[in-house]
Amino acid sequence: MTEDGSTLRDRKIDDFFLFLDFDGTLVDLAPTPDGISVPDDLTDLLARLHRRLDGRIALVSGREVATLERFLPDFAGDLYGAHGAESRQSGRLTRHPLVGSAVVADVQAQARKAAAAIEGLTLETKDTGAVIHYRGVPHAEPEALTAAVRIAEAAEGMEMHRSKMAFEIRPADATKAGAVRTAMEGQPDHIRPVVIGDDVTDEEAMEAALERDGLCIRVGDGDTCAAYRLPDPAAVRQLLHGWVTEGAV
Ligand SMILES: O=P(O)(O)OC[C@H]1O[C@H](O[C@H]2O[C@H](CO)[C@@H](O)[C@H](O)[C@H]2O)[C@H](O)[C@@H](O)[C@@H]1O
Repeated sequence: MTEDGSTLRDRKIDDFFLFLDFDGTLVDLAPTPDGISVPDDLTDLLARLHRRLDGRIALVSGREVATLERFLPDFAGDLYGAHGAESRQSGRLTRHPLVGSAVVADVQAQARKAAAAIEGLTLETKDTGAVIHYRGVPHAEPEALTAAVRIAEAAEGMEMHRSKMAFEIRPADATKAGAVRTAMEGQPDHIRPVVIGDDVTDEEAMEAALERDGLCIRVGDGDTCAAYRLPDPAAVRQLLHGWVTEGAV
């Protein structure tokens, strides 16, 4: 139930600015970063929401903007990638100053070495850093953590962050909270940020949304500042479908 006693499904979405996480929120988690499958009807659902909300819909993800564009090439809203270290606003790409730096190159080289040293770890590089995934070898979590902390400590301006069965080394000042605040700048007071996400990095976005009377929904388990919870991405898509169908004119 929502604060006014209605269900989430019954909310009127006219004053929403929707901020949607990608992995674990719109699409199911998979064994590897490239192993996800994007539901056939997701593109259409997001396009309908984009029209319905006059463009007030953004993806706020740990994925790079280019990766989001690969998975959802027709998405017309703004994209905040690499946990806020990149953005595509009104088609204009902005990237963190550390992109292309020796610091990032060194992080990638060190992470590559660390991942190669432990069988079953998966390395994902981004132009903003690197991710060491241990989903395939959960017992290797402590060694992967030690390596990720060591790499981050040696990299000026970078930090280690935990995500689901992965450790990411990325720019310290990039956050999803920053992405939400940037997107909400200049929006009229009655526009309400709505954040839906499944991971710790989404909690930062939710806290930023709550500064503006936001509505937050946590997907799956885990501690949260969100007032509402949905079990999985299928339930998120069902909610979004209900919202856009109810609002259709
Ligand atoms: O902010 P998100 O859109 O949720 O992205 C967070 C990270 O998602 C990806 O990793 C996660 O999903 C993988 C595919 O399902 C899974 O194999 C992995 O265990 C998860 O951590 C992505 O690979 C990362 O780059 C994102 O930061």
